[in-house]
Amino acid sequence: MALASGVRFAPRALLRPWALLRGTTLGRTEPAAGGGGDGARRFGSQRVLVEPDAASGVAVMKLRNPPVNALSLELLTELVISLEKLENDKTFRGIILTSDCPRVFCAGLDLTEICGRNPAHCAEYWKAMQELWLRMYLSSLVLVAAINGACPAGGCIIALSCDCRVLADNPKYRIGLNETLLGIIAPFWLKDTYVNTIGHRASEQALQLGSLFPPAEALQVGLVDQVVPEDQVQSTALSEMARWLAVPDHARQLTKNMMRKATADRLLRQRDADTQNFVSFVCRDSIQKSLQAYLEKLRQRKG
Ligand SMILES: CCCCCCCCCCCC/C=C/CC(=O)SCCNC(=O)CCNC(=O)[C@H](O)C(C)(C)COP(=O)(O)OP(=O)(O)OC[C@H]1O[C@@H](n2cnc3c(N)ncnc32)[C@H](O)[C@@H]1OP(=O)(O)O
Repeated sequence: MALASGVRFAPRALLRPWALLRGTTLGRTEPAAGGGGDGARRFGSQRVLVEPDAASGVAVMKLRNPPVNALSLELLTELVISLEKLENDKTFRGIILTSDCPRVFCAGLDLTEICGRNPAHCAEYWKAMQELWLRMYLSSLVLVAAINGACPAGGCIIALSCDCRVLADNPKYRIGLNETLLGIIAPFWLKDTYVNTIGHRASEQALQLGSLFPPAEALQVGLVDQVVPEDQVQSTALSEMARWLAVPDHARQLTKNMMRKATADRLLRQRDADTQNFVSFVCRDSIQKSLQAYLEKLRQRKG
């Protein structure tokens, strides 16, 4: 998205996301329940529901990839497209990101995308993950995460890519990077995002231990900005949004860029190497076995 200064803010898509979406409903608009004018029309896709409010310049973007909003290739792609659509529409200045699935904000990477898949698929998947992170982290819009459910691993990264996080006060809604407990390693740009948010020492501990923080601890360590009763998450996210939108866009955007560009540039400089590392790591027999065992444990835990 172009800034007033001419600086290009978010990187252009290196993916060709449209190809994935043939036959889906992306781009369709429909009236919101009880809505009337343009400002109340929904748009979105199968897995991302967008409720735009033109009057306030704020859109609510809901993840709806049941049961747990795992970041499938399709969900990643649809998120990038919905974000780009809002960024290109000058009506919008902010997005509230939340979940349409009960009790889960986002379960992180869809492990079925990297378990038992060939290297080419894993590479395509990881590039889509990089793309979403880059776009969210550098978005010129204000992004507020209204975290209304569990938020592990990749879910936490989605939330940390936002400017502000409001978490529902429910002990089951834990947030953090638990990769080590799955026998995998957070790549450097996830680690950098963590460090930028909670500092080096806290990240060092939390990353090695694979800590998932319940709400009070997440607030204390600085992973989230507010913890509120579940029925107040949306209204609090809107109040936070108002606070951020009270600042002139150009000053806020340039400041955001100043704070985040070096971290994003680090990935941009070594995107291919990062993809190769990811693919060779997750395709190892030992890692595939760990992932399979973990998925099996998740499936058996049910009921
Ligand atoms: C030395 C060289 C180094 C080089 C380094 C290179 C880099 C290496 C890179 C490694 C990758 C790093 C990045 C990783 C980030 C991730 O995101 S990994 C994913 C981690 N996610 C999790 O651990 C969450 C797992 N899920 C849960 O804990 C729970 O499901 C939940 C708390 C989110 C929700 O609980 P509940 O409501 O009780 O639902 P469940 O019954 O558990 O699940 C329902 C259903 O969903 C399936 N499922 C859950 N999570 C996932 C997932 N992440 N992926 C795919 N599927 C998932 C679960 O199996 C159930 O399925 P069935 O209905 O039984 O079929």
